[in-house]
Amino acid sequence: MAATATPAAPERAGEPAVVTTTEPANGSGSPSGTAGNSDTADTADTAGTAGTAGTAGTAEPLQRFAVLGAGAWGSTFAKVLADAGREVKLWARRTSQVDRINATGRNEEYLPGIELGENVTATDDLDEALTDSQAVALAVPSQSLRENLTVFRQVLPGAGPVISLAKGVEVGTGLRMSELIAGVGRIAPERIVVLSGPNLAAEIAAGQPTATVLACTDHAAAVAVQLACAGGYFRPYTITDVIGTEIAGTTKNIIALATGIAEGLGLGLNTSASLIARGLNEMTGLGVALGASAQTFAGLAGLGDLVATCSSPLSRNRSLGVLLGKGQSLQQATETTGALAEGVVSCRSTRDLAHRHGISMPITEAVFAVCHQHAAPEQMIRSLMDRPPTPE
Ligand SMILES: NC(=O)C1=CN([C@@H]2O[C@H](COP(=O)(O)OP(=O)(O)OC[C@H]3O[C@@H](n4cnc5c(N)ncnc54)[C@H](O)[C@@H]3O)[C@@H](O)[C@H]2O)C=CC1
Ligand SMILES: O=C(CO)COP(=O)(O)O
Repeated sequence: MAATATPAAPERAGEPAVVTTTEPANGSGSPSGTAGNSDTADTADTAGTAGTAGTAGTAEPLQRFAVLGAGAWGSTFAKVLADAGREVKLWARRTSQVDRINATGRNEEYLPGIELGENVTATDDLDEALTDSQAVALAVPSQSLRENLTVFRQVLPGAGPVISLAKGVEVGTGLRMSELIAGVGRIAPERIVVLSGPNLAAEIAAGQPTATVLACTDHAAAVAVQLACAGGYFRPYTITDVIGTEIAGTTKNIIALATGIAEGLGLGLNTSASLIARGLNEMTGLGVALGASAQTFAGLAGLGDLVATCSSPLSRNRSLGVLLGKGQSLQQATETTGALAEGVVSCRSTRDLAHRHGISMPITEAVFAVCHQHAAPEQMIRSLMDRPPTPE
């Protein structure tokens, strides 16, 4: 299905409407929103080798994309781009997986039964994936992004958007993905576009409509990606709050673990809704302390993704939480699902960030205790209900 790119209005009232792609790229996009803590990211110079967003004067949408990482989300985003009429090289580590994708047009391991589209070609050769690409999407898990970037950075193009798809904060450093991409990947912050929202891969791959946000300090770079990936079932909005978008995408996974645990304990929707609402409160508190806008948390990247992830049986975080709530150990539950649940590591890195910034995150603390301190799931509920009364 070739969908026509239809630029969406900005997510927030008050942001400029998107009417053109000919607007010049803001080569001086402030790095302050994305590169804080870059002293711990890597000592590499982020600006010197980076080039600009490469969107200046681009009348046509970006056409040639590389997607690095062929799991559920990378493959789905490749399909979204292909359905929007783009050409996509999908990079995977395993030659056997590449061969299967190219032979069948499907990635059965991660997206059973889904046709990726004629415009998607898989490769295990990074150079081949990136040759002539005008934009790159990074779709490897958050905790392996650093290791991958040390290789990717040798071949990443010197211009054009770099789209960050992973949801997480690095354990140990507390760095957001855009900070890693800037510091380790040596990409200028104004080229980094963070995509996040209520985006369960299996639903999107099946063509079910969803909205998302593209966050970038350089509005023109976000618009360029928006024009390239918008289609009949995928509606991206642009915003400039990179910090809020990334913190929301990371922390909603922790709250999804909590709602899953509650469900596993046999608790109902009052408990779940309470965790979602109070979860949103603590997500917002951390984001604002780090420099984000509270509004972002009320939008697609915050409330939108939180509701989707906490409610859907497709969510790997929620599903793992259900098994924990039923009494499985973290190891048993991880083996049972066999899937990536970023919240398990993110509750550690988020908790560290919260401690560092003096922010109270009781649900995150309680989930951390269940995942990493052998606390019983009932203890999660008790620790939250026994807290001293406070104003909302
Ligand atoms: N699946 C979903 O619905 C969505 C996922 N995300 C985020 O996208 C990121 C990727 O998730 P998925 O694609 O769903 O995970 P996945 O588990 O389906 O796929 C991960 C991919 O990365 C590869 N990989 C794993 N370790 C690697 C390493 N050390 N080096 C290179 N490649 C490695 C795997 O082989 C696989 O191809 C995560 O941060 C996730 O939170 C975001 C939105 C939706
Ligand atoms: O990020 C997601 C939906 O937006 C995917 O959530 P899970 O990782 O819990 O499956």
